Amino acid sequence: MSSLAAARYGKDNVRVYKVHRDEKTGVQTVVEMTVCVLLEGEIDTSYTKADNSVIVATDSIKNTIYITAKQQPVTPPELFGSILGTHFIEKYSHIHAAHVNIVTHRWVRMDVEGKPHPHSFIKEGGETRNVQVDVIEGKGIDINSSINGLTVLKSTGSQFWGFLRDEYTTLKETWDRILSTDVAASWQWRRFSGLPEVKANADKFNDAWETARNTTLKTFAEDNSASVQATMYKMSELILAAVPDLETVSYSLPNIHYFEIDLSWHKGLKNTGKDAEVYAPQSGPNGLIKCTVARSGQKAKL
Ligand SMILES: O=c1[nH]c(=O)c2[nH]c(=O)[nH]c2[nH]1
Repeated sequence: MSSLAAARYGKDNVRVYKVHRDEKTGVQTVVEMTVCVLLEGEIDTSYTKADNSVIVATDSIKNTIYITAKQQPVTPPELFGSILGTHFIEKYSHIHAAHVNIVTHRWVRMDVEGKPHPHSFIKEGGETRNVQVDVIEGKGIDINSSINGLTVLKSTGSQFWGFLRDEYTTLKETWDRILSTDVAASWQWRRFSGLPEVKANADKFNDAWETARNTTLKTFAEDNSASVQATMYKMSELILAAVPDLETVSYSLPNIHYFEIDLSWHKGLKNTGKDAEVYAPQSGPNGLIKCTVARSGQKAKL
């Protein structure tokens, strides 16, 4: 005998673009996002008894995403995700949870001859602004906001020494190294009671994103890093201090290595230690350092 232990379903990779046209100024603003909506509820019989009557078709879920994008604001994504998720639990009595994931691509207004252009944009690298919104009937709305794919490098101001040494260790200690990473940072909001509370707090989401992004960049640049671990902890502490509505801040940082190249075999060329200028960037293996920082006295949900 077997039974269904867990089930959720929906539409993934729904790509949506929305333009806002300011008729007075002629300035247009665009948002591009990729949305996933997964539903949970009394849907077991669709798996166990081939009962399709409980299925809101994933095609209808996709249509609902487009209609909601047309009728509602799509920014901040935390608000759009909450509106969308709440729709499903309110519209269908047998659906009790909606999990909405939104990846927002960064179309940044183009500067032409020093002036912001009214309708032209540049996609800023691979960086995205993301949210995971879980709307759970009877409980509230959990929101996790994040930045992904923000690639940074510093050419000095990073050290790594004093680490455990034993018969497995070959790495040399360094007081000056290159530090590079693809930042994945996320921040978990305290639970919202429902859509009205998310709406009442809507202004906070963009501010928190800016705080998290600016703090990450400033700390990365200015900290004389003892390790990835120590620097990411400092970033997390600063963000928690600046945004009281957050419960936790998490980072996942690959340590993208740049190896020195010994060129002494060629006419005694000096290219190591203080003479190092040409390095070999590595695509792997890489370190991967993660942490979740909570306020004192709070235990993070792992
Ligand atoms: O900042 C670092 N943390 C580590 O845990 C580690 N391990 C390693 O080999 N290099 C580094 N750098």
